[in-house]
Amino acid sequence: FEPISITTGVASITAIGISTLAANFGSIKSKFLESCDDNWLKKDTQGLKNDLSTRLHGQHLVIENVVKAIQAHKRHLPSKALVMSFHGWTGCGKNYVGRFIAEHLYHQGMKSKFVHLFVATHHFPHASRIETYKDQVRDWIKGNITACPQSMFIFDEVDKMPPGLLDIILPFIDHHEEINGVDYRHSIFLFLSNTGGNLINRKTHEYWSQGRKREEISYKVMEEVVTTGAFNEKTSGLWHSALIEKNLINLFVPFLPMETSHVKLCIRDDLTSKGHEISDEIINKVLDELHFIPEDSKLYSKSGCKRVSEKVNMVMETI
Ligand SMILES: Nc1ncnc2c1ncn2[C@@H]1O[C@H](COP(=O)(O)OP(=O)(O)OP(=O)(O)O)[C@@H](O)[C@H]1O
Repeated sequence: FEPISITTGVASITAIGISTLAANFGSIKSKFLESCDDNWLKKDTQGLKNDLSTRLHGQHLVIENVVKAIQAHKRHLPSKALVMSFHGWTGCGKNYVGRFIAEHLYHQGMKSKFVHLFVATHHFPHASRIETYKDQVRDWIKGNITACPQSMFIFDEVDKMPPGLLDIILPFIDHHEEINGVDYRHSIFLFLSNTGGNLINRKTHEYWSQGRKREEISYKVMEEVVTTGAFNEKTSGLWHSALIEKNLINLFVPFLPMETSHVKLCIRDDLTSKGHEISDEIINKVLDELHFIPEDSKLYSKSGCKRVSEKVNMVMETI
């Protein structure tokens, strides 16, 4: 008996030892190597709200709606993937907001291996290769969501994508519990484009001309403006897209053009982040470097806040 029991004892102690070791190794590995678990994923929607409220200027519709959509998606068992389409002129904050979302949902932010950025002119430059791109995008999405259901995909410059390419993601964002054993409902898709930007600007300017505050512009009014543009502008990337027809985009997010007062705030932020002093003289010098339109009122910055950082550097060089 004895030798057997000793052997069994040793074997079970060894087995326990190995499984404990494996568990410890697993948890140590998960602490140091990014994994799809609570060590690396977060749901900091309050932090997102705070950051957007203090650091995103002039975009009341974005702050209200984006945070709500993410909260709802994260709080309940979602019925489908969250799909948000960001629209607006250059430099109004579309990528900036994408970055904040990443920072508050992933400890590694944009560097997370669960956050995937596709830039149309870089990843999909040739319209003639659309069939290859479709296969690649399908495989990327499938592979990445299989590895981590909470993956986020950002498609930038959607208006420069070959028309029809985005429709490939249709089955992944529809109301399916799973497809071939993979649950796509926890993922997030962001589409970024300038589509509808001119229409958004025109509507914003209309309010200004009537002496109304831009904060009075309701989401309902702008949603209609944006969906009309997205569906009808031939170069929208979403032109007559099944994603719109089938109502698979949860939220259209309008980014309004940036006024001088908003650009001033961007200049202040940039000076602060670089440790420079802030003075009206410096702010005005930077403003002088930027272009404002339309010709008569000079209300809106032509490049939003996009060139602020570069212009601050130039002005600080000359001081
Ligand atoms: N609304 C804003 N509030 C504060 N800063 C902003 C805002 N919009 C833009 N910025 C600043 O300008 C930079 C460039 O903006 P961003 O890349 O988000 O523009 P975009 O809307 O994505 O433009 P594009 O259509 O050209 O890609 C940001 O990194 C940020 O520093």
